[in-house]
Amino acid sequence: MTSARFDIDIRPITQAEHPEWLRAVKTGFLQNPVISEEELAARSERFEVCRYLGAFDGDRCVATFRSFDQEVTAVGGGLISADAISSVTVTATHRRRGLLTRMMNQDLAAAKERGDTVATLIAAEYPIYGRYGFGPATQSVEWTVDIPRAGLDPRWSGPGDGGRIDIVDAEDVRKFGPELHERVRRLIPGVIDRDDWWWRLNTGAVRVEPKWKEPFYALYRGADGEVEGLVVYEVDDKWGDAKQPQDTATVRDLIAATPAAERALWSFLCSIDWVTGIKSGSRAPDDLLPLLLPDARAARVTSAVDWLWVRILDVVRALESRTYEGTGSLVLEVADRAGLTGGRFRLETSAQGASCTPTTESAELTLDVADLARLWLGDESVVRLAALGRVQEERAGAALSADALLRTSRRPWCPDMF
Ligand SMILES: CC(=O)SCCNC(=O)CCNC(=O)[C@H](O)C(C)(C)COP(=O)(O)OP(=O)(O)OC[C@H]1O[C@@H](n2cnc3c(N)ncnc32)[C@H](O)[C@@H]1OP(=O)(O)O
Repeated sequence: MTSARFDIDIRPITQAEHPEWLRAVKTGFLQNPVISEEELAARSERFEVCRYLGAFDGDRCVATFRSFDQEVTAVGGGLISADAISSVTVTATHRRRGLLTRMMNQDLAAAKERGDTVATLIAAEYPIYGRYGFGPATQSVEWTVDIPRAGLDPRWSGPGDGGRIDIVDAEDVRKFGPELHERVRRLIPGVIDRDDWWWRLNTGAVRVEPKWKEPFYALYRGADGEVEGLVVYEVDDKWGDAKQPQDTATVRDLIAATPAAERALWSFLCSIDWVTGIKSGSRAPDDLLPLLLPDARAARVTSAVDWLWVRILDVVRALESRTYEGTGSLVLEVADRAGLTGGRFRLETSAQGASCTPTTESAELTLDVADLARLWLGDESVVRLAALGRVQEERAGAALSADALLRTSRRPWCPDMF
């Protein structure tokens, strides 16, 4: 018989409960609930670095929640402390009794107390997290490229800028990837840090999936020999009826510290003999890829979705920790029904930096903390949110002047899943 909802105990799990907790995660995500020894060993390595909550009905874990320390890049390259949330599940037998709300409230309160500036997550479904003050702060776009239609020069034989591309093995990626990523992440708002476990997991040294397919890895080195780009891709092995190769290369990762490296790696992928299609994987909406092709229509958008969701836990720190392309000021009234942050603030921006201070002056814009999260990394337009009735203009023209401060010339991007 099902217990009454107030009987369900939510608490941090012990390591001995980790296998039962993992089984509950798999059940919630409708995956094979049996955990292999290999997966358990791999996930146990992370036990100390994560915070786990479990809801227990008797001995059975019926809801799961995990968070860990993360750094997310703000506009301008600052590394911001985030409470990254993942593995959120409530078993179907116990849904809609408030278990998610209880776990979320507990975790966000702890993150606030620790002093994290934001919380982050990647939402399985759009309608779940807005009620907790999260808003989508980056978008993810995937393209499929029809190479024969792209108008590329079939004689391409490598970057013409003094740089070179080399196919390497997983060990080289573990050697050069982390340092490259450290450079890249300071350049792009929305990028999150990758630890050693991430690199081992994504190069097959640690395995949580039953089947691992070794991909191809290639590094771009600039004229001075420095590693400036990495692409990881897999290729299917398809042939047409008339003995024509019809392979598709699917990108798992493509990061570059310079535009030259980025252009060279896309050109390389689009020129591999036998490859007639490219699946770009998750990219920023303003990725260079389509416009690198003489016929940009050869790149078709096959997915365009919200990606990194942000919950601002400290308005002052969040707004002061990013840079602004414009100089000006703005008085914002931020509503936060959970009472974690919010209030009225005066934001002043200039090339020297930004200040955000509580004020009693009249507000120029009123908005919810979830909508401030949409604006934080510069991806959303205040004018658009005002047209939707989500942002209220208390002074005519304030939305337009806010856009001049908050928006950015390139769009944020979070390449990773967590
Ligand atoms: C970061 C990540 O890990 S994303 C992965 C999220 N997990 C999944 O999608 C796995 C499958 N789904 C589930 O496990 C559960 O349905 C959850 C975790 C999404 C929700 O858990 P529940 O315990 O049922 O949520 P809870 O009862 O606390 O609901 C809180 C509110 O959210 C609403 N809600 C919950 N899930 C959804 C949903 N999928 N879509 C729309 N609204 C939802 C509830 O109706 C409720 O609304 P109210 O406050 O207006 O009454």
